[in-house]
Amino acid sequence: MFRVHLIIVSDTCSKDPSKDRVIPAVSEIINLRSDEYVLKGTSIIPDEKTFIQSEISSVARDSKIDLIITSGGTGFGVRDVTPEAVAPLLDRQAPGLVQMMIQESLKITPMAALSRPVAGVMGKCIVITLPGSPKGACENLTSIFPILSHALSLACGSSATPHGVSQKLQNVNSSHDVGHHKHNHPHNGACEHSHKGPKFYNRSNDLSRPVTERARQSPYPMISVDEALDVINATVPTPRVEERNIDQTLIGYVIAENIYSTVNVPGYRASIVDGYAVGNYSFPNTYDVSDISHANSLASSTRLESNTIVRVTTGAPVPNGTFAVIPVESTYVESSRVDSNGKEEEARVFIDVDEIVKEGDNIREPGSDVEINDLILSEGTEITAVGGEIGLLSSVGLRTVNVYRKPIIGIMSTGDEVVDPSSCSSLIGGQVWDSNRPSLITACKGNNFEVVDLGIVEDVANRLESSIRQAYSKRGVDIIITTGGVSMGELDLLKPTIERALNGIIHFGRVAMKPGKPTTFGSFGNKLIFGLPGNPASALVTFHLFVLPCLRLWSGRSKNRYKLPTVKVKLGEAFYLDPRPEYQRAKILQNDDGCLIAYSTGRQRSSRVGSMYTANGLLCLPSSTNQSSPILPEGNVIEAIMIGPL
Ligand SMILES: Nc1nc2c(c(=O)[nH]1)N[C@H]1C(S)=C(S)[C@@H](COP(=O)(O)OP(=O)(O)OC[C@H]3O[C@@H](n4cnc5c(N)ncnc54)[C@H](O)[C@@H]3O)O[C@H]1N2
Ligand code: MOO
Ligand SMILES: [Mg+2]
Repeated sequence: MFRVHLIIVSDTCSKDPSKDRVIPAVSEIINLRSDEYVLKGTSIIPDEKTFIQSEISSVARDSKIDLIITSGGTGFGVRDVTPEAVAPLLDRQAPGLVQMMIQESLKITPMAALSRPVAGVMGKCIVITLPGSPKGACENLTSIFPILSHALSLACGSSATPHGVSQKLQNVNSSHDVGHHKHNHPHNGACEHSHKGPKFYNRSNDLSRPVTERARQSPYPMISVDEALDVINATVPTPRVEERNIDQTLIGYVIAENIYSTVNVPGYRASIVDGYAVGNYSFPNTYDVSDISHANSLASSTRLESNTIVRVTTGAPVPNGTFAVIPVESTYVESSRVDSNGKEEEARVFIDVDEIVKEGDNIREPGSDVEINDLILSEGTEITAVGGEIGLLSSVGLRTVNVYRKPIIGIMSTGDEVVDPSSCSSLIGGQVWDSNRPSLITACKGNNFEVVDLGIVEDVANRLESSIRQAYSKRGVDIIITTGGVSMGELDLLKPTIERALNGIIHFGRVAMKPGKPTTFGSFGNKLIFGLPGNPASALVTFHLFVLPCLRLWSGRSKNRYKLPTVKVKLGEAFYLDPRPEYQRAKILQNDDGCLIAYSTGRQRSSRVGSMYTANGLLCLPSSTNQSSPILPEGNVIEAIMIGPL
């Protein structure tokens, strides 16, 4: 539960509190969200910088408040000093929150442009400044509710989970610490402030300390797969828009604008069949063939002379005055002639039709496929390899289109034991061939993403740090996917490197799933990082479960279309359940009745990348906890995530 304190900044109300109308209004909208927020206290103070600063400081110090809201003093009046009082107190500004508030208010009134809110993080609290009018205060606050709880959970240092929601986590957590930093764990490195850069709350091991002092329990709360996806969803930056050529390189991009046609398709009355353009004549009957119109005809359409017909090909413009087109199959040549080029041509043709010919039969009217000003593709449309979107865009003569930019992915294997076959011909000791980098590069490219190969990085802290830095700064990477080094070993360096050396945020560091438990997700402002487990099957499963949805979201797919599709499948064999929810690699086939049926790919150990070989789905097996039997029998129907084609 997030604890809120509301401070009314108003000379008038501080003299006569009965004049205040903001406290009841804001209380009401907070009470509507009583599952997440509780209003712990209110105060009313005059528009004085020192009063504002001391009130905020004392609230933050004394009452374990998560969110301090001020109302009033954000305008252009000479006594309006709230922003000037609050800004110096903030450790980190949150211009995004300010922008959200102003943006929403501007939709309601242009007066919003005269509000000067500030927002940011102070210690473990978030402070926001609302306008003094009850209506404005409520509108501003409402506008940021969609992301406020996530912002609070990050600010209070509990990663993805707020104080209250951490109760939710406790359900899936093992016995150790959740959400909050525990001050009674002197050796686990949790709760320390970083001494450089902003005040993030590091929880990973301090690598300068001896191995005897490292944490013996993971300090990261174990969150569920759905919670992890929610955190990713809330963290992915808004994609940028760029203009790109319309061609096959557009596959996988998402259209960033509504696209309207500037032309009619067809642009002229066109024949749908190879045949004869006829007037409103009587049939069956014989007519003179007066002209020919081909589909590539450059000539503007001629007029149909009375009682004559014109031979037309499919797609050709029909002459003005055409009533309908009769297919060639319903006609006979009655007589021929030799034309000016010496070629034998039709002179008279018998139209052998008994049934009524209707006006417009076999004619496409101008704009009947696409009409000028038609919305042809709406924002959010994905360009697929089916070809339909590219075809439609090309059919209206467009050359370029605005799309959401796709993130550029850097892929790095970590580990002293990991060897690239191009640099070595045989293995010694505990060495292993690098399989994660090739498999992940393949999976990224196969999903139409651009990849930078960041090679193999040894388990040396400053090497890992500098490789990550360089990938973002010199190699233009937006998101790094590493494998290895995220679990409990003394050479598992990724988490401390993100948090301590690079001052990044780890949004989650453990997920209740098999395989993939130590999956780690972090960010450095607008740059993201996934630390996938080193075990090769774990790396590929978590790639499909978390990284791919993240990449799809960052490429502009909507919040309800970024996850991989799921299907219901019938189990072709019995499956043993694990205490962790398991993502079994499976081969999903369509049987003779069209039903989907799933078989395991065999031994599921997370080191065995062969468990991903032939897999096109991940079976979502529930945890064995709370099940009547640890076996899910053949024939049961469960959900599967499709990771490849049927
Ligand atoms: N005490 C605990 N130990 C482990 C836990 C735990 O909770 N407590 N979790 C286990 C789980 S689950 C997994 S998954 C692994 C994750 O390990 P790391 O991500 O730290 O990876 P490494 O230790 O670096 O390597 C694990 C394994 O994978 C091989 N590997 C690494 N990179 C590659 C590569 N590029 N290609 C092929 N194989 C690779 C590596 O040689 C190791 O065999 O931790 C468990 N331990
Ligand atoms: O959770 Mo780890 O990925 O099995 O083996
Ligand atoms: Mg390890």
